Amino acid sequence: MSNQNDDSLIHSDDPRHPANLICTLCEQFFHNNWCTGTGGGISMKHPTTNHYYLAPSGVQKEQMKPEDIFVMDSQTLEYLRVPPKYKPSACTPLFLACYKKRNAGGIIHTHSQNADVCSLIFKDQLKIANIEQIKAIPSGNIDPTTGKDISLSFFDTLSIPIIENVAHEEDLIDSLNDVLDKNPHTCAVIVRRHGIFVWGPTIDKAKIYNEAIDYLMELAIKMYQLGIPTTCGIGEEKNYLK
Ligand SMILES: CSC[C@@H](O)[C@@H](O)C(=O)COP(=O)(O)O
Ligand SMILES: [Zn+2]
Repeated sequence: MSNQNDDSLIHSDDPRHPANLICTLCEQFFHNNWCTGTGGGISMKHPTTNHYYLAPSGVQKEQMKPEDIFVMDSQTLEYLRVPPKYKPSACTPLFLACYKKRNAGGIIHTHSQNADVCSLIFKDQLKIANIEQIKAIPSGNIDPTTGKDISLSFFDTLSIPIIENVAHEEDLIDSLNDVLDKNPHTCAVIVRRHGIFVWGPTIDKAKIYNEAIDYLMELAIKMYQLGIPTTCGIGEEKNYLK
């Protein structure tokens, strides 16, 4: 067993060090109403050591300090650092599933109200098409020459699967694993009446995807309220406007 209070894992002057960046992002997300009342969370992989950095459970996420962060070995899944007074986030098994099945570099879980309302409007999938902001989302396909992710185009439809909520967040693991297997291209999963999980190859990409998806979820709600189908073709909106 390693020294679980090894503070060298979380002390850095670099604002982009995972222990610092997780705190900064959680504070930003609090101000977006995404991580209030202790809800939501973040994990990211250290870009050089590959250790997983995880926020603790049940804390006001915007007040977190680097000393509050858990650190896990990505190979053995052994905790390398356990902050004395905290327990691991209920999101931990779900974040680990995204690392394992998607090779994620960062995962964001928010309690966005836009996700909650979309989960009440849409049944199994949120779908929205022909909106410029869709271009910020990866298609899940890789360009064979550059090896880079190909983004969705303006003419594509974004689909995000929706799973049912359960009483305890960690018990979402079976349905999350299932939906990841059945939707190999998705970078996000909505949990009905709960929120959303978004991941990317880096925490920066996960942040971009999360912001773009939240914008699109808000837009989908507005289109629904106007009676415009979120997948309506370009120019077809005139058939729905009163
Ligand atoms: C408002 S309680 C929310 C939790 O049950 C859970 O859904 C959540 O997002 C955060 O879990 P946590 O264990 O605090 O990291
Ligand atoms: Zn949650």
